[in-house]
Amino acid sequence: MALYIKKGRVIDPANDVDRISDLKIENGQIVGHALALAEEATKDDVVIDAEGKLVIPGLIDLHCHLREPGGEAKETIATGTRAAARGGFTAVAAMANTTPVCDSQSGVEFLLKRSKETGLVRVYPIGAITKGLQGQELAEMADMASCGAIAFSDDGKTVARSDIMRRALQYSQMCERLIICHCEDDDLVHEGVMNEGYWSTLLGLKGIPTVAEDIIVARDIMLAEATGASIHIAHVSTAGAVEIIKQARARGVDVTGEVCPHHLALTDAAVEGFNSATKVNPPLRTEKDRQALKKGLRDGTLTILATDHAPHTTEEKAREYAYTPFGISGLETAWPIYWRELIEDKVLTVNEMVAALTVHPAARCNLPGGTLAVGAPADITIIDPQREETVTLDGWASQGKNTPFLGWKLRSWPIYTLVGGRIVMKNREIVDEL
Ligand SMILES: NC(=O)N[C@@H](CC(=O)O)C(=O)O
Ligand SMILES: [Zn+2]
Repeated sequence: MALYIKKGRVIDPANDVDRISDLKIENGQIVGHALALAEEATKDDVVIDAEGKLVIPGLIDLHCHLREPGGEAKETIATGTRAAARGGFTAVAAMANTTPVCDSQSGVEFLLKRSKETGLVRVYPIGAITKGLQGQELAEMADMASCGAIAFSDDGKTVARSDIMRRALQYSQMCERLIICHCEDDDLVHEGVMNEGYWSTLLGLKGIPTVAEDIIVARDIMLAEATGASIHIAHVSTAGAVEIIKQARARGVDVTGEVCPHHLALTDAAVEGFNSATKVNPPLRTEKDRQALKKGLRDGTLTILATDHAPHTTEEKAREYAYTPFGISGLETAWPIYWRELIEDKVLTVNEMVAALTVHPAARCNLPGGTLAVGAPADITIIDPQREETVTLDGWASQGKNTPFLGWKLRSWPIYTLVGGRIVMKNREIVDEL
């Protein structure tokens, strides 16, 4: 049996393809592209009509929190990967801040095994940089790399000690893996819960200054430069960080940066009303920062889009603003939010936006996928750019209902997700034959 995707606008930035074409999929692989190829389909084959739709490589998220093991009340690999499928993602990289922390070979092996058993999309483990995310002793980086960790990060926490970070960068080169930096100076964050500025003053909430991020971005870049290592800055949120990354890239430092949907769509003004779904790390910043992120994407300083999907329980998110945990459940609304902020606002072309969600993240971590080339695994997303939907929790797959976008009317939604040729989401609903 073959599967055909008929008459879609096929966009494959990795191969400079943007044309109306049919795709043929067999045995989990893309086996052909051509106009009218679907005419050869027999009645045993499946044909998806994609006229007026975008047919793109499956989205790849380099930053998400699946919470398993230890945080199953917030999310599991099963529910998190279903949220991914609903959002058009065919692969997600899972951060190490679970309980226990993913800081050893057994942690990586657990994640891979569990994902195989219960995951609906591909899951790539990210190993911790330091044991227990404690920032004192390096984790077993080489062991983790050898059994499948694609990168290293203490995300959720900054590696505070510069000597440890320097050593980690040296080891990362031997392991040929990227270090992903969560950049916040803990002493400057202190007990802050939102961006420091006009709104934190008005609302009487403790602020987190932008320099808390800038200072560690600068430090990590200097350490990467000194060691010759490659780094990736997670959830860039400040104008200062964009500028520092831009200068470093101009000098030839191997640094990339990612942007999250909420930092593009919202500012700290959204905290008015104390909606706990607006509490996130790093915090929502000012309009100036938001515009700087867009400019950084436009001029190529920032090349990757990631969700930082950080689900929490409804009970935790019902706490008072100061006490509720940081995090936004982002997988299911990422694409239409990016579309609104980057396409409708004319920041990127559709091809550029697709690249930032496919070929760029894949290339950065040497992952398979991110392309629609013949012979590639059939990880494919189909987008209906005309579809309008209001964000509700109907059909929401993530256990984390903590979204600040409830009630937003958004255009352009994923309508099919295929992983290895298998349809896992169809017409906005999960197809689950596990
Ligand atoms: N982004 C967040 O607000 N929270 C993340 C941690 C992180 O990515 O820093 C989490 O694990 O909850
Ligand atoms: Zn983080």
